[in-house]
Amino acid sequence: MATSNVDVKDERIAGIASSIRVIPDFPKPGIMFQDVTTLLLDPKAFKDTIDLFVERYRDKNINVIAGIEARGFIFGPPIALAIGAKFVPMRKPKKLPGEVISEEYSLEYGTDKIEMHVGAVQAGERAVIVDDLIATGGTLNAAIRLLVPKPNAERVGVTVVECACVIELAELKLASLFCEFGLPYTLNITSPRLATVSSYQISLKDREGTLSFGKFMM
Ligand SMILES: O=P(O)(O)OC[C@H]1O[C@H](OP(=O)(O)OP(=O)(O)O)[C@H](O)[C@@H]1O
Ligand SMILES: Nc1ncnc2[nH]cnc12
Repeated sequence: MATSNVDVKDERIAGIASSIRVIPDFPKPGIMFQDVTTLLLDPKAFKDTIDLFVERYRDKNINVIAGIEARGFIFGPPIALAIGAKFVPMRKPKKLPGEVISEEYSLEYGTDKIEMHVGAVQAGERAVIVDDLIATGGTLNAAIRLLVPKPNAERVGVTVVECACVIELAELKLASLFCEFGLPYTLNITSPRLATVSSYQISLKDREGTLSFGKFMM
């Protein structure tokens, strides 16, 4: 069951959606590439995008904005600054100089890995993960696994309050969210739409329990 506590008729959404360019067959045939560089060329659309997330996350006691390389580095930092949270980069392999933890994942067009510095987050902190786009959900899944360790792991865990993305690809159905987390959990998504500002709520009821992943349409 999807939950909504935001105004789905927000007039800013249409402007944001129309500012995103779609390029067919990039980076390979069959991919409809959602190009946010055109959103960045439109200061109102860019500001509206940041504002929507800031309005959602301010006053929610969020300590950590975790941004996923590369495009989560565009949207994450302004949100972090506006709500007074730290920004934690989740980077592609071999980019971070300190000790890292890693998680692998599959992409719509390949496989990859993301890494986070050990010590970047502290036990009990509350995090929002930011990226430009959710397609299969594999990247966000890996990001969640970086922040929420498996039972008995030696590293600290934080609460992932939500994952926030500017764009959702409707047709991919977020299949990968059903696997790999090491916990039984359910995924609740309704009416996904292309190029909407969306965020996803995750609640880990307990370590042996249910991870629910419900979408908030803005
Ligand atoms: O939901 P998923 O199927 O995991 O796909 C979504 C991810 O794919 C894109 O990044 P990409 O890996 O292309 O990296 P880039 O931003 O460095 O180009 C996008 O920015 C997301 O991070
Ligand atoms: N269709 C798409 N457009 C832009 N980024 C993506 N990442 C995965 N799929 C994508």
